[in-house]
Amino acid sequence: MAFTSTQLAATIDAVRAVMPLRAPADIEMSRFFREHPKLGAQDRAFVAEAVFGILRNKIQLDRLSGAQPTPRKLTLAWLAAVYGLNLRELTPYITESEQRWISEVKAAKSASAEIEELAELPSWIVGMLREDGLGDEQIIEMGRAFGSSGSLDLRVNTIKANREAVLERFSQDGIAHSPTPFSPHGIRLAGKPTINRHPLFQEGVIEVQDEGSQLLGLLLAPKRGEMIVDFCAGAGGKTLLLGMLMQSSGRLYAFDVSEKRLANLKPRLARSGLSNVHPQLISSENDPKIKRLSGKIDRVLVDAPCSGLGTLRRNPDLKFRQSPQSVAELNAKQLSILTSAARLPKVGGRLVYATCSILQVENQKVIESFLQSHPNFVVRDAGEALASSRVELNTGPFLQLNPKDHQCDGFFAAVLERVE
Ligand SMILES: C[S@@+](CC[C@H](N)C(=O)[O-])C[C@H]1O[C@@H](n2cnc3c(N)ncnc32)[C@H](O)[C@@H]1O
Repeated sequence: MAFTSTQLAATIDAVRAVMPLRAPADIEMSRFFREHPKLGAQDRAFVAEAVFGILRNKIQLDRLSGAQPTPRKLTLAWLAAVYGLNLRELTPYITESEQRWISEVKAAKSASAEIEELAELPSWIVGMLREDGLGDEQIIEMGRAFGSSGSLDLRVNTIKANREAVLERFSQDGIAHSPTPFSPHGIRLAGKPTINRHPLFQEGVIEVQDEGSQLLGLLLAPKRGEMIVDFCAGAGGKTLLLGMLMQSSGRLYAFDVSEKRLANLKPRLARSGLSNVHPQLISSENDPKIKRLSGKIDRVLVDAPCSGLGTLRRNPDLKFRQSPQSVAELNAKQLSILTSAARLPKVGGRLVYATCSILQVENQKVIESFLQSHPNFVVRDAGEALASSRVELNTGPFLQLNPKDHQCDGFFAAVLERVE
């Protein structure tokens, strides 16, 4: 647990840069590291762990830091109350008054019984989860599961290799791993090696993809030769899986309104070896290009823009950057995108609506509103849909994943079928 004055100073600077939360924490951290090129690999790892640790425990650390939680106070409180340094280890780096304060922090560490602090979730999220029917114990357990850093999951690109061969190679390379419990294409790494330097990554044999995200692709279950639309493709995490499941045949449109995200898909696509993917920039969910495909598509995935609260393990800043207002705005967008995408499937075609949110208002409630105005769609059982993709996981009519029960990010998905 030894740490250095360089690490302490760099962490305080990084907290100062990130904490206004004007931009996503991972983007602010990348910028910080670019601006501090002299920090070595160990220092960077320490600073990243500290900043994300502070974000994960910020409600408790704000209380412990008092009325003015400065970057220095937040960092010292994290080191003492969460990272577990004792006063003797901290003494060389802090003033006498800080030594007295650290003793108070240690004593006050477990003084709160507020659910917001126990779950490390702001009160508006606690309120929404209560409205969704969760009891306080469940909210605390869920909040704690979101407080871990999460594993690094990979997907094997079966166009290029099979999972057994990759598992074997990782054993030879001394990379600790296990097959993911549900996805037949996934590998979970025990640590966080810089996998993007591994030859298998550079050759497109593996991609980084959370197991939950893999399951959403398996729920859509695209077949060889079909016409598929990934309506909100972004940088293509799910597009690449869908293209692989189609064995690079048929036609897979990757729509998105963000030119930048679609540009980020290009190098991944090149690595993947897929030749069936057609990225298409759209101006909005009502772009005229979409109309031309009306009623012609076998399967459509709507991986809707959402609060992202299911990814709090990796993006703990989201609980402070989202708000009831932003969720309400997203909500209107989600229904509008789903309504537009619903023009695409053929009769008998499948439409999967998915989010990485844990809030019913972004999930079940969107489906309820959609079905009220679309009697030509019915909900199909997600467990049965997964079983046909040879995945044994039944979470009820909808797929609902969370880190506590499934050790992956939080996801929701509904399988809809156009029946007339
Ligand atoms: C959850 S992310 C998609 C992640 C992506 N499917 C993946 O697996 O990596 C949602 C995406 O929706 C896109 N988006 C936002 N508004 C949209 C709209 N009106 N039509 C289509 N895509 C939209 C965003 O640019 C963003 O890339």
